[in-house]
This record gives sequence, structure tokens and C-alpha cells, in this order.
Amino acid sequence: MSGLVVHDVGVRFGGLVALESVSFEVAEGTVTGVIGPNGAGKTTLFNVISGFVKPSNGSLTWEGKPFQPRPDQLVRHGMTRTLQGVGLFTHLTAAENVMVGAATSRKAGFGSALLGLPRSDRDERRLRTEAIEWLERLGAADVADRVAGTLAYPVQKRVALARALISRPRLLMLDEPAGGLGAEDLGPLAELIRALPREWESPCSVMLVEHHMDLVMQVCDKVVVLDFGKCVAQGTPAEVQADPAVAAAYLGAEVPEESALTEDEEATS
Ligand SMILES: Nc1ncnc2c1ncn2[C@@H]1O[C@H](COP(=O)(O)OP(=O)(O)OP(=O)(O)O)[C@@H](O)[C@H]1O
Repeated sequence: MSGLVVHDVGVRFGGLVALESVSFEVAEGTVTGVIGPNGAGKTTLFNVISGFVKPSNGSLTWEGKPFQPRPDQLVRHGMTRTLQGVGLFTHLTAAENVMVGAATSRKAGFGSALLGLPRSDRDERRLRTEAIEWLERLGAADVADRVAGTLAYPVQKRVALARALISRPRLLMLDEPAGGLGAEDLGPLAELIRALPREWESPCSVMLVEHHMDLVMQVCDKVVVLDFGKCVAQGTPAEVQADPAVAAAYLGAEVPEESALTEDEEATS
């Protein structure tokens, strides 16, 4: 087991228990979904793994070693996280945004240029070529030189994904990648997520927090279900769909099929 192990993690915010004894594994080369009703603790879990929230108890293991995450060290440890929105620099071009994603893991280049530091032009040219290659893989090379703030939202999301992937993470944390996308964008997104651990030159495991149930069930090898901070079920998509505890977590109703859950969730988001 050389992926991520979350062991007995608990988080308290004052008197509020946001996570309690949460344990699961993200096996190398797999897609793991984290689902649960609003306030279940999904974002808190991502915040623990990326070092923004210190757990009150429990531990993490990453690639076989004890792991105490720090946000500024994530890329160095081979992890990246996308944000719920897109979080692009709206005044920079798409290619420049992707270059920023690499800058944190390189010695010279666009990051130093942004900060006004001396840099190597050759490094910057190489970085730009690489950024455009990632945009190409995500079907967004045609917007490389357009200012990010002017791009359609689904295209911005692709650029944000290219920015996360250019650092070649071994674990990619996707926070609501389907949020704000139309039905026509979901098929290509699902294909892309499935391809990440298997087909790309630098394969990575994926953790996915997502309300869009169709997407979760389509792309995940394993699904972890949180409710009021507790892990109430985990297993294959079919197993969690059949689990009565999951039905109980979602409004005490049967686990809705297809997009019905998404509509409920979106209404309460
Ligand atoms: N910094 C914080 N301080 C206090 N309480 C917090 C903090 N962050 C989260 N919480 C609380 O912890 C609980 C879990 O929140 P969290 O955002 O992790 O849930 P979630 O499953 O991501 O919800 P959503 O689907 O609505 O994004 C909620 O009750 C929330 O109000």
C-alpha cells in the first residue's frame, strides 16, 4: 500500500466535531470519491490532507511514510489540489496561469519572473512549451494566449486542471470539479478523470470531493461516505449505493438515482 492512508482522523472546531475517527486508504493508481451531505466534513478532510487544518487526533501516511502535511510543501510531496471555483489569475493568459502551477516546483522560471527575480529565458521558454502541452492534453491549447478572465467557465476549469497537472502530482485532490459545468461538459470530464491514474505519462491517484453523483459513480474505484463527520460507508460505487447507511445519510431517503441527488444537493448548496 503506497498511496495515502488516513487513520483515525478527528477534527474539532471548538465544540463542533467536524471529523470523527475517519479512516480510509487511497490506493495508488485509483480514483477515490468523498461524498456526503452539506456540512458532512468533506472540505475539512481535504484541508487536513493539504495541511490547512491540523487534526485533533489521528495520522496520515503517504507513500509508506508518516505524513504531516504543510500547504507550502504539498507540491514537493507530489500532491496538488484544485479549488471549488477556478482560482485563476484572471489578468494572466491561460498559458501563464499553467506556468504558475509549475513555478512552485522549479528553481527558475515564470514564478521568479512574476516576483521580478532574475530568471533564465531558456527555462521560461521550456516552461511555456510544457504549459501549452498540458493545455493541449486538456483540449484548451487554442486559448493559450487569451486572458483567463475572458474565458468561458468550463474552459477556465480546464486551465485550472492543467495548472494542477503540470507539477506532475502523484495525488491530485479535485474539489467539486463538476461544479458550474453543464451536462455537455461532464462526459469529457469523466473521461479525463478516469485517464489520470492509468493512461497519462505521469499517472496519479485522484481524490474527488463532488456532489454530482453521476460523475462520482462513473469515475470512482472507491467511494467514502461522510455524514456528520463520521465515515458511514466505504466501498465500490455499487456497494455504497446499496448501503442503507448511505440512504439514511442523504435526507433519510433512498439514495436517489442519476442526477436527482445532484439537484437536491445543488438546491441546498
Ligand atoms: N474553520 C471552521 N471553523 C468552524 N467550523 C467549521 C470550520 N470549517 C468547517 N466548519 C464546520 O465543520 C463542519 C464540516 O464542514 P465542511 O465544510 O468540511 O463540510 P462539507 O462536507 O465540505 O460541506 P459542503 O458540502 O457544504 O461543502 C460544518 O459544520 C462546518 O460548519
